[in-house]
Amino acid sequence: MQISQITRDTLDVTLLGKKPGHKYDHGHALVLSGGPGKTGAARMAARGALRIGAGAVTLGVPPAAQLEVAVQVTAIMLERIPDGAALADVLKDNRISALCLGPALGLGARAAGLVKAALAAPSVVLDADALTLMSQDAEICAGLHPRCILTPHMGEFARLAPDLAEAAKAERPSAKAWAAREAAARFGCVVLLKGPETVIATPEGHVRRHCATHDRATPWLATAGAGDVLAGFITGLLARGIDPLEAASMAAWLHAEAALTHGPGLIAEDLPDLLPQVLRALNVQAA
Ligand SMILES: NC(=O)C1=CN([C@@H]2O[C@H](COP(=O)(O)OP(=O)(O)OC[C@H]3O[C@@H](n4cnc5c(N)ncnc54)[C@H](OP(=O)(O)O)[C@@H]3O)[C@@H](O)[C@H]2O)[C@@H](O)CC1
Ligand SMILES: Nc1ncnc2c1ncn2[C@@H]1O[C@H](COP(=O)(O)OP(=O)(O)O)[C@@H](O)[C@H]1O
Repeated sequence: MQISQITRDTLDVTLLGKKPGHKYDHGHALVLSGGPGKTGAARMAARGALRIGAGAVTLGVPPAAQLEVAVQVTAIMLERIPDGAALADVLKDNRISALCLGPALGLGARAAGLVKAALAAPSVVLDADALTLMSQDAEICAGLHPRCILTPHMGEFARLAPDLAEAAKAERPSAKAWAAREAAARFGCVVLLKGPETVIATPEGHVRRHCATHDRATPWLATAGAGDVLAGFITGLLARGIDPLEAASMAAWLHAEAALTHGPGLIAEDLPDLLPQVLRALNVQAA
């Protein structure tokens, strides 16, 4: 199995530069929020999507959480999305170019309806609770497509594919990469399997690896919500029209780079606001 390492040298920095155009030319990302008291994860993901350059980002909230979210966002827009039918309606707006759902979404009927409706979006990041729901419902698995990206941590991966999670733990080189590749083939979409070693695989069998180890070690990324921000970074890049493998790879590198730039003491909500510094250091220019 061939595995490409994701490094500074493999990043196509030109993809991060913006061409002339208006905000919708840079994509509109939609991030779905959970209910009252559970909105922080989606708000962090949405901020990540906006900072990485999506032209517009909207948080889809259940009506009961609208006030809680409204008082905590400014550039991010808000839309009431009570259920799957409402999401299907919102997705008729073909300017919405990517959707993220799962962070603190919940596991009830609303969340299950949203996950099913979400698969109609052009590009979809399924994280956290969306993955747990997927592991319980074959209908969701059947609706996955190549512009979906699953972003499990090992706990979520064990629910999605217990056999592959077991194999990933084997004491052989590239066991985790092999498991991600099998999962991508099984589900017919991109799989980004998280951890200090993050592996990304496509249904066609491409495998990439980012190692946050040695000189890129960032153990302080093991902090609640860091994965929610990563999901937002990927969503923002997808919204901008970048292809799923490239979006996942760039997001993984930028996420670790932001953590390295900050150092110890990092909390998840710092990550989006570290991006301007990281992009400046990469010398990202207007395209
Ligand atoms: N600020 C917010 O609003 C935040 C909200 N959040 C939201 O909280 C919800 C619950 O999400 P969650 O990830 O904490 O819990 P869950 O899905 O039950 O899995 C956890 C279990 O899996 C296992 N496990 C194995 N390997 C693992 C690994 N590498 N990383 C992590 N776990 C690993 C481990 O079992 P163990 O290894 O301990 O036996 C562990 O007990 C979800 O909606 C999420 O979006 C969070 O994003 C945080 C910020
Ligand atoms: N020890 C570590 N070193 C480097 N990166 C880590 C480490 N632990 C976790 N990460 C990264 O931090 C993020 C954690 O995501 P996740 O487990 O989904 O947490 P949460 O659900 O709290 O957001 C992932 O991107 C993962 O790759």
